[in-house]
Amino acid sequence: MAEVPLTFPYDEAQRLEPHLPPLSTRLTNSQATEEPSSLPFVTLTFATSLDSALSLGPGIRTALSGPGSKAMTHYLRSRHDAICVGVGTAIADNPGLNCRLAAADQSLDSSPPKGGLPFETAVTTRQPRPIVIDPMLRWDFTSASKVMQLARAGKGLAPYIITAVPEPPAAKEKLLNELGGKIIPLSQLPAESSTEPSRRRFDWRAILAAVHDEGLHSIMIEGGGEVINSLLSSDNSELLDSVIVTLAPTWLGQGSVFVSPPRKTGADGQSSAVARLTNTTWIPLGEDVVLCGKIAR
Ligand SMILES: NC(=O)C1=CN([C@@H]2O[C@H](COP(=O)(O)OP(=O)(O)OC[C@H]3O[C@@H](n4cnc5c(N)ncnc54)[C@H](OP(=O)(O)O)[C@@H]3O)[C@@H](O)[C@H]2O)C=CC1
Ligand SMILES: Nc1nc(O)c(N)c(N[C@@H]2O[C@H](COP(=O)(O)O)[C@@H](O)[C@H]2O)n1
Repeated sequence: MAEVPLTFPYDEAQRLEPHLPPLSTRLTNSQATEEPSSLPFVTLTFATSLDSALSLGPGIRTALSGPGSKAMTHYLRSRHDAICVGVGTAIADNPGLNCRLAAADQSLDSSPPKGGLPFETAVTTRQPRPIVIDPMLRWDFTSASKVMQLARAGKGLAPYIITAVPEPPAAKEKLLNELGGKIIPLSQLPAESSTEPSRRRFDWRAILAAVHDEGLHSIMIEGGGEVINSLLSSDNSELLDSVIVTLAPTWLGQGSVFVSPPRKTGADGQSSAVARLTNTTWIPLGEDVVLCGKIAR
């Protein structure tokens, strides 16, 4: 069934603005200047239940956002150069990772029209670049995957896949390249003695630097559980410029995928809160509420 076109009111978009990358950073690749050492503006954004769950289980796509907050997420997609998920999410959700806000003729930078409110926020035709973190190339995408279909139809962009596999299968690479996507090789962190080699991780700074090197100056990171928990950890939370969470009035229950970053323990062995948001804005949208803030430093 065709999806109802998503619209997001101008007034709500204005409330989000202090939590978003500056409009001037939204450049096309050809406009971007090379600053290899810089990182993109990073927004961590996801939807949770009242028990801090992202989905009913690791492989289960679960709708939490209502129509208003879903439109908000698509507005965020229109305001970032890139959109990132871990391979767990790519496999579980077969996501589109495009912006499906109803397009309008005006650009975001323009003033609201006089009269005729409610004005629905206009979007440009720019789409975010999907980035999938897939160190072992586990995502078995095909030309029928949703993100590929959207790219072929001109309704989204083909993904860039960040991987540690030195020689990706030629057929996978060809399919990606034909649609404008690519594979980006990246070195993993050295293995810790307790870590099995196949679970070696990328440093998030290296991931973000690789994204920036592609001319992508802002990125929204949507999930899933492992990605969110590692970014909220005390090792990585300084990389976050903005956090935007949709809270849905439901409990998913035990066995879900939860947002619960690793506990911070000081040198004295005392535990303290991992992270806290400051400069918060709470925006009710339908039955949900959207919480925006910055990680308190
Ligand atoms: N409610 C919401 O807003 C959202 C919900 N979700 C839900 O989340 C669930 C998926 O979460 P989860 O299973 O935790 O999977 P993730 O999407 O977080 O992907 C985890 C995998 O990504 C790779 N990865 C992540 N970070 C790194 C890193 N730093 N270095 C190297 N590899 C990395 C690893 O792959 P490997 O194992 O190959 O090493 C890891 O196992 C799904 O059910 C989905 O529906 C997802 C997004 C948003
Ligand atoms: N904002 C938000 N609310 C939910 O309820 C969700 N389940 C998600 N999931 C994220 O959105 C992706 C799906 O995107 P498409 O609609 O297919 O484009 C999914 O993969 C998660 O990243 N987000």
